[in-house]
Amino acid sequence: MQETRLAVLDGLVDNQALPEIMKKIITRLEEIHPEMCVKIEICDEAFNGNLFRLSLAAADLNVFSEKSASNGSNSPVSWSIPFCGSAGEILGYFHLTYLRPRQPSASELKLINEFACIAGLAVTRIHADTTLRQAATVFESTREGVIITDLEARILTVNRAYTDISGYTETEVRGQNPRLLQSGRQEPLFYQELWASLRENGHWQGEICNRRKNGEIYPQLLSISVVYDSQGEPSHYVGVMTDISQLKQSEAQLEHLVHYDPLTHLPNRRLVQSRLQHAIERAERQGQRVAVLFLDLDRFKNVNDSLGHPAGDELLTTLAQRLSERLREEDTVGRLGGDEFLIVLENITEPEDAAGVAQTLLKLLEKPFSLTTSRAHVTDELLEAGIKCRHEVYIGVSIGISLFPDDGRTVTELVKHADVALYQSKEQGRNTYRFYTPTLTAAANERLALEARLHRALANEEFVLHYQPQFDTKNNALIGCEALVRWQSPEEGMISPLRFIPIAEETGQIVVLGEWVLRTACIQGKRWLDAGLSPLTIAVNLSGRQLQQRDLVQRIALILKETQFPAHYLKLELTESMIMGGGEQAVELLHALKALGPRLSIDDFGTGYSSLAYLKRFPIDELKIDQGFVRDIPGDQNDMEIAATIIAMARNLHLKVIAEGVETQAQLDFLIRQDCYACQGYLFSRPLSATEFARAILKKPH
Ligand SMILES: Nc1nc2c(ncn2[C@@H]2O[C@H](COP(=O)(O)O[C@H]3[C@@H](O)[C@H](n4cnc5c(=O)[nH]c(N)nc54)O[C@@H]3COP(=O)(O)O)[C@@H](O)[C@H]2O)c(=O)[nH]1
Repeated sequence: MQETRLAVLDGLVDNQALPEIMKKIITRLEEIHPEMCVKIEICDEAFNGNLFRLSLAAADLNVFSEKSASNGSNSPVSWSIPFCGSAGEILGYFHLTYLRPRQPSASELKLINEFACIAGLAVTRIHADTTLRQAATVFESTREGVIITDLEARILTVNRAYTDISGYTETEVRGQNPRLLQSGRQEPLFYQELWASLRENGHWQGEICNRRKNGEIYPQLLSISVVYDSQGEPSHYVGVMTDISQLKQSEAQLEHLVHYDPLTHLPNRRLVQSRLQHAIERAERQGQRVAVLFLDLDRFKNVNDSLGHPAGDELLTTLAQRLSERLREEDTVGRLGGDEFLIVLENITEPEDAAGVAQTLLKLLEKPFSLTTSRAHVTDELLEAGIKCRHEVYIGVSIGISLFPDDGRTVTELVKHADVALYQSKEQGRNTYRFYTPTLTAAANERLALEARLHRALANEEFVLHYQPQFDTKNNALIGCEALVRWQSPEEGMISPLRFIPIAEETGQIVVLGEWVLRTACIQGKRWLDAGLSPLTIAVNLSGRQLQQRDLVQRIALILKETQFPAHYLKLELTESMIMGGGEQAVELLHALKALGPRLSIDDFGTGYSSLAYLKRFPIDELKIDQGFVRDIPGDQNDMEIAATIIAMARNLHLKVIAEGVETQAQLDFLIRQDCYACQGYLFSRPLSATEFARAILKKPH
């Protein structure tokens, strides 16, 4: 017996596996009783606390005698004797089978019980070892930092994760108080409550800001528990800490994504609307006003198209910065998307306060924006070398203003009405501001109605073309005309293209309308030729949307073929912003168009951001100086210089220049002095119907 006990103890000390130790017990027992066959079954619950249930895992531990358990008879010869742990729980069974049927004697039972005690001891020890080893593995491998202190809060041990999180090794912290991680961000009251909770509930959990060894402050989730000994007395504290700085960062990133515009980092539509809601509630309580300013950049698309999207983005971020710096702390500026911004002004007493801010904002934009561009304005060589240039851009802004409670009481109403006012401000010349009035709403509704009628107008053929002559400046000879579309609405009479072209552009109807204009102009030109009238070039406007058509060249070729109008009498007018941002594709498209035979002219020249050097890449014949630069000649020195420069530079590039919007003799005199090739404007003639044009212009000797 003593021998078996020692063998088992040796096995335990040597960390032998349980089956090996059990085998020693079986072998010994069978040596003492050769007619006995022994099997030891160990309950799975000895390892998981689930008593009286055997599991498959436990079966691996079952050890059988090598002797045969069959006695060749049908008599029952087997006994099962349980063995228990210190608390009386069953740990397993000794199954005994005699080779001949008989009952175990009292001495055998005593012996078996003694062996059972040894088996119980082995199972209990190995179970305890396993549990300890598992706990140690968990302690060391968990990603949570674990800290164990005594009741005086002196650190006894910490795990590896604690070191990873705090930067302190176990040697550095052993014997110290955990407050060595304190960041100083928590009030004394915080710690008082923590200790009170530990005393009362034996547990505390919460978020705390600590300081790592390298000084970095980080948020962590900390859970402290009191550990009780077998007598139920507190013996230790165990703290488990999780570094939640990543989580907090992700939370902050998510918050930013949900509420802020990623480009400008201004509040987005959602946040600005929520701030407006709060502003309304505050203003309601305090009897104040709130102003909503809806901002939209004038011709921002030109910047994008001409200088490229990165330059457009740079413009938006710089503008966002300027706006934020200029506004008061209590005001909010947000980006709604594209080039639209919304500003909420609080503590407004009079509408003039909002007008004052609007004026300041307009002034802010008087300073040019310096943008980086790698596209327009650089030569081929620079482009190839990937060299970027700075480019100064002036941009205007239109502002619509609505007031709480005057123009609306809800966020939706106020934003909508500011938008309506913005539209009005755009209509009235841009770079200005307008307050909302109910009549503006009527205008917005009217615009919607116009959009619907435009659809019908195309089907009902309510459009006609008018023709405005163009003259050679030197000898006053008629050189051509521009075809300008007119809408003869049965309800409204003649509607100006200034009203319907922008809507047609926005809705895409311009594609069908533009094709109709081209076909009609060609048909008319052919008719005049067939009538024997002197040949002249007819200029037709192409919109940006038309240029995006993949089969534009084929369509124009078909129209020329069908109408039999000679292509060299056709002039296509494109705006500079349409082509400047198009890169190689635009160059190819223009060459393909040019190959069909028409002349190509750049309309509204000077309003975009193109460079004449860059224009060399396009097969262009003519530049048309925008009427905005002609209007104030000779009063505006600046405009005169711009017009003169365009003419001089175009001459160097062998491009013809035509000036549009010539209304006075003084303007014409100036243009003649500058050697401008041709002119178009009310001074010569307004746009005329085809019949009038033939009668008054074509048949008149020049
Ligand atoms: N894509 C297309 N756009 C078109 C077409 N037809 C016209 N338009 C564009 O609509 C805008 C307004 O056009 P409209 O009212 O016809 O104005 C043109 C001229 O009437 C006007 N003009 C001409 N001379 C003078 C002048 O001496 N003073 C003055 N104040 N205005 C004058 O200028 C407009 C000419 O525009 P432009 O094309 O830039 O040469 C206008 O933007 C048209 O382009 C169309 O078929 N397709």
